[in-house]
Amino acid sequence: MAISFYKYQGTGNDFVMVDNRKHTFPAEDEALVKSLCDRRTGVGADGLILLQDHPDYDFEMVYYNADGRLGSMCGNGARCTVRFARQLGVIEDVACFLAADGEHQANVERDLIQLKMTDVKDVEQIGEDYYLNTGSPHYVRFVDDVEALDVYEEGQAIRYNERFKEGGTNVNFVQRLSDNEIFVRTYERGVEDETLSCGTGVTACALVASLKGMQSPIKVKVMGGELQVAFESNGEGGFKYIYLIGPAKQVFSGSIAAQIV
Ligand SMILES: N[C@@H](CCC[C@H](N)C(=O)O)C(=O)O
Repeated sequence: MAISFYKYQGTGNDFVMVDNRKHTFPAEDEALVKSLCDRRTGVGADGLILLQDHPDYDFEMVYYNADGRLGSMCGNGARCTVRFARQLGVIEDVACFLAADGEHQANVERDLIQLKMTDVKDVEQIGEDYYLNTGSPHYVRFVDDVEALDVYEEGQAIRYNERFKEGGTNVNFVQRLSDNEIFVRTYERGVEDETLSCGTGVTACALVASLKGMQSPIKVKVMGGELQVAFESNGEGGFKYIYLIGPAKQVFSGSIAAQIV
């Protein structure tokens, strides 16, 4: 069987995208998803996303991590799925869709996709670090020099900490660059390595930056480009009206045999 796919990327976070409106993709095949995401023997990606029909929404986004497992919310992947839906003619410039963490709205504005994230109820402080869920779980640590950091080593140490044994966490390292800009590097659960950008991670870091005195909107530099996060406090320690804004592009399309090594 040949699988038709599209490759998308949002600030360097890359995804195999499949139009699964006819439900032909064998999504239960974890090994297949993993092999398609493999950078040596497959297409190569940080995750795989299925775009599916849904009776109550413009579409449903189903996200798998590169390890083949069904994932939680993916902010960059969602922006790429909105662009994909636009290119398939499923939507025009506005979308209301379903993801793992619930309903999302999005707007397409030329090369930028503005995505509404789910509200964040609370932020837990752990020593000098923070832990919150922006659709996916994120640990956030502020550092003085994020470029000098070994994100793989330090990220893994936190990722596999006893505290996160149940389900694990993504790990973000943040440097404040100015009054309205931060630089974020992320170790991603399910990829088990640093990725060039993580949308839910960037969102988590911007919210934590506001607890440290920065104001919305916050510009976020990542290894793969630049994003922006806008939000409001809900007055009870959480956040509402959270928007993740940035580019999402199709890179190429193709087809690949399902039986790959
Ligand atoms: N890259 C994603 C986050 C993906 C989720 C993560 N790998 C997890 O398992 O939580 C993003 O852009 O948000």
